[in-house]
Amino acid sequence: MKPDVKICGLSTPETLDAALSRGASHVGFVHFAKSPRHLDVEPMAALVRRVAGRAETVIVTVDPDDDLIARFAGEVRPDWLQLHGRETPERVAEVKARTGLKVMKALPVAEAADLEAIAAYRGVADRILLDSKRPKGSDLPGGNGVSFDWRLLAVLDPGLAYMLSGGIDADNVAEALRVARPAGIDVSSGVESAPGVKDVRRIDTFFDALDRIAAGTPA
Ligand SMILES: O=C(O)c1ccccc1N[C@@H]1O[C@H](COP(=O)(O)O)[C@@H](O)[C@H]1O
Repeated sequence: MKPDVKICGLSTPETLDAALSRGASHVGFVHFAKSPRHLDVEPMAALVRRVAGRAETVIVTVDPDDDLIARFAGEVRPDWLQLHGRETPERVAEVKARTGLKVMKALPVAEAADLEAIAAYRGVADRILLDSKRPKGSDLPGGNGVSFDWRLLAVLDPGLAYMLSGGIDADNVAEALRVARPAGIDVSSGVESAPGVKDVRRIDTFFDALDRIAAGTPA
């Protein structure tokens, strides 16, 4: 089955349009001050309006407080909130109840024991996103362009429709899909020319790789 494809950390109309025209199922916008992809609420709302139903829209946020989630829900009105911090299952449920939005909960993975956290969020979050752990010295809990050992995921229940992220790009996406068999993939650094700078050519190259996989002719 064709995986969902989320292009994350978009910040310009041109790169957003490129992702949409190539068939991204989800487009993501980051609100995290330390990120080179950070967008304030108003420019984010303008990009979400531009999507106009062509894909699901996702705000990526880290341990947001109640005022911030109210602003997201009221002023941006995305389809999803992606919680990429230390939010507990109870907080995920509360964010869903307060906003009425779907919630994707990111969980960091470096070793097999990290997968034990999934059980507490399954049935609470609308989607689980498995991402790499923050590398030492990084200010970012995600968007670091590093992958983890996808073979760890072989033990997962095949019924868990999770998203996979962390260092995915045009060169390794075929292997990511083959090894991890996720329901969706989430890509940010892999379609950038520099941290925070999305690149239309790299977005095209990434979707070309997906097209070759779908046609059964990965390079
Ligand atoms: O992209 C960011 O700057 C970011 C900041 C804070 C939390 C999450 C962030 N990005 C998420 O990281 C993953 C993977 O990114 P990459 O492909 O390895 O660069 C993705 O889920 C983004 O939503």
